[in-house]
Amino acid sequence: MSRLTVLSVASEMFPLVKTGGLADVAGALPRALAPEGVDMTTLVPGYPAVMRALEHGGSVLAVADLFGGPARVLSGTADGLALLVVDAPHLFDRPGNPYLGPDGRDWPDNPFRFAALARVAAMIGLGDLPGWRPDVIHAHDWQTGLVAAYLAYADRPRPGTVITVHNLAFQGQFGPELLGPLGLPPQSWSVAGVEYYGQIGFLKAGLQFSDRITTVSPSYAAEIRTPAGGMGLDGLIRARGADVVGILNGIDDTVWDPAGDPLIPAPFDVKTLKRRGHDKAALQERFGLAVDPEALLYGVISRLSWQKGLDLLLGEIGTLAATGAQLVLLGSGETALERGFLEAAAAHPGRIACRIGYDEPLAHLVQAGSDALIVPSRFEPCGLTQLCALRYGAVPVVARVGGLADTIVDANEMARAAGAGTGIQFSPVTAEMLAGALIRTADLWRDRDAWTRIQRNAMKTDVSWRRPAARYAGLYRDLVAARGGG
Ligand SMILES: Nc1ncnc2c1ncn2[C@@H]1O[C@H](COP(=O)(O)OP(=O)(O)O[C@H]2O[C@H](CO)[C@@H](O)[C@H](O)[C@H]2O)[C@@H](O)[C@H]1O
Repeated sequence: MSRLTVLSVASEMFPLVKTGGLADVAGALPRALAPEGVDMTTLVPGYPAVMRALEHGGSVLAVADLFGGPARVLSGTADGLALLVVDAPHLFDRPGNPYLGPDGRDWPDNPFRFAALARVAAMIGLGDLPGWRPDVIHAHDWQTGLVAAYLAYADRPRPGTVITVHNLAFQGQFGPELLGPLGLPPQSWSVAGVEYYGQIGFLKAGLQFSDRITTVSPSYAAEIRTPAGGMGLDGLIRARGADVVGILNGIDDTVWDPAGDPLIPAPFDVKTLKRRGHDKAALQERFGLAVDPEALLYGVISRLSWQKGLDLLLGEIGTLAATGAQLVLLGSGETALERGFLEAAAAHPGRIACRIGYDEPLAHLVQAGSDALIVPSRFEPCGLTQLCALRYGAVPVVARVGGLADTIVDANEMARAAGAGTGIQFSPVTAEMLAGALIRTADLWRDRDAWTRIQRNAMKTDVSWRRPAARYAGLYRDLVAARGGG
């Protein structure tokens, strides 16, 4: 089988720039796909961090005016990843978060910044890069939604297009007056084009024009077809029928490898689970908790937002404490939640502690040292922290939604009788059901043999990219064949 070339287009990519799970996926896909016969190059904006990391970056295309200034496309590598970089200093040479200015608000020119990324992707797809044209362009989230629209209106042969929805909550909507300035033709102003409730919808455009739509779990793919989960886009998603599929995420099992993790004091595997106790003690010490091997220690690693349901956990801190458990939280986000968890920590010294911030190395210690990881999300397209938790034997306690429903097997009596069960699920996502799950988890913790069996099952779950990568490769090949190229 001949190799396929795919251009992935992403607004963030681990380890270069990361604000969330999208970066992890964009960073892991190229390596995961190589054994599947797919050569993936990733197009990213030339943020300062990307420009610093880029090696052998030579200019392969010049654009005289890319939304207000000159730009170049650089080809090179970073951390072994093949990159194309949009070097457009007037749009991307800004420090800090890729989306937000120093005042914490979206950069006002974000529509142009991400239209520029999409525009360059479309140019590459149309063959403007001498000697290289991808078979497929794979876009991610609203920031790259216009790729397929630019290609559709170009009226020239184009590659197949795929868009992956990592989070339907972020849709990228902007005023209709930007239609011309964004280089979209007048006829695109229609429901069959980029128009979405009187605005230009970047994600809407991606869903409308891409040949295939994927999202990051089968359950989320089903949820977004419904009015309850579709966030206004369910009608369009239903209309796309079988073009919409769910493919679960994996995690990079070389980065998240408890047996060889340099970021934890006592690496362990399923046969040396006892060593985990050292990691637990180190975590308790690091967070200033009582170093107590008998206390059930919960971890949370999360953005603090409505999606993640952590307000529910905050409301049930009393229940958690009453079971004798401890909690460490690593996260940042909404001020009210940050304040709430800091207050909870102050009210329960030695039992509850939090670190407000983003700390990748500390996330490894939380996974290795916690007995259980709580993920009470209201919706969760896939979720990556529970996959890491499975691998590290931190029993996931999760809401039964989206990818959390698909990746965790609830350790109810039937499952345990069958030797299955990798975590605890609760549904519906309410404070009351979360409280019930905390009590059920504490009961299980008292039965240490049962607990260890769940941990072992969890650690044996395949959370690697191998299966998902084969699915993506199959999708690309089917698409190329359907378009008459295979
Ligand atoms: N304070 C902190 N310190 C250190 N690390 C932290 C951290 N807060 C979060 N992280 C890390 O950031 C990543 C978050 O990924 P998730 O998939 O859990 O959620 P996110 O909502 O960002 O992603 C969206 O996209 C992904 C990818 O498709 C979907 O899995 C998900 O459901 C969807 O909401 C994880 O790797 C986690 O460890």
